[in-house]
Amino acid sequence: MLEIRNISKRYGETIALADASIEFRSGTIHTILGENGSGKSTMVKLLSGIVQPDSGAILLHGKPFSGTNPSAFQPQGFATVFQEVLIAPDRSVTDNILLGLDGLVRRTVARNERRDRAALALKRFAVTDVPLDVQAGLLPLAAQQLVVLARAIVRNPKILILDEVTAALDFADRESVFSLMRALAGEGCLILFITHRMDEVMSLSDRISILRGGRVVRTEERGASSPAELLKAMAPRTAAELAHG
Ligand SMILES: Nc1ncnc2c1ncn2[C@@H]1O[C@H](COP(=O)(O)OP(=O)(O)OP(=O)(O)O)[C@@H](O)[C@H]1O
Repeated sequence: MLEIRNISKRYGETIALADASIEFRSGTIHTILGENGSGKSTMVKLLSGIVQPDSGAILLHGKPFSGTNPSAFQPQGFATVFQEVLIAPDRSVTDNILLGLDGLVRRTVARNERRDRAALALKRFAVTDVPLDVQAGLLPLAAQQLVVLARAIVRNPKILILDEVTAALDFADRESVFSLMRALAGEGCLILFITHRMDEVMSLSDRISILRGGRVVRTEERGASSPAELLKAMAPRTAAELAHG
């Protein structure tokens, strides 16, 4: 359903993505695995309309898609949760969850209905109780991350991009987010999951792409390689050091 084809992106002298190609399938959890600086966040930003490629194409349902800003991607069913927790600190939790959906100033949906929609989105995965009427900036970071996740879920995304989102969460919420990911994939959603953690990769992924130095070194089904083989493909030097004690 979604494909990046021969995408390259430079920042000055730095090559962030080099001729990267991946086919993503609906109804799968597709993990992007790579060391720091391998290009994962650049790929996320590319698929959110925040950065533009220097060359190559994004294809959606087989057709070139040339959105040049986030507002072009959202109507196509893309929702991204970024590594940095992006919250409007002086707005309520409800406002934050519905941010951009119904307009903060000219609210078109009745207050109760807005609260219900926000509560429903949170209820799909949050184990921790998040109060809807408090200013989001007053919440602990983990709860803010749940709010940002709910903002993506409330949009019923067809393509959900999760960039290292579980690191700040406690165990119960993290497990619950994983269950939701599986459920959404079961409903046909494509989930792009960016993580460093091999245990999460092995337990959640349907397919795995490995980025190294901006290049896609391989894309494969989970189970095709052992964790040690994946580590070797992702970070050959680290893998060699581990092997030699
Ligand atoms: N705005 C920018 N200006 C200059 N260089 C950048 C910029 N953004 C990313 N880079 C560089 O591009 C390369 C790829 O970065 P990117 O953030 O995509 O990697 P990453 O795999 O997401 O890393 P991390 O896990 O640390 O977020 C790195 O060398 C990084 O320093």
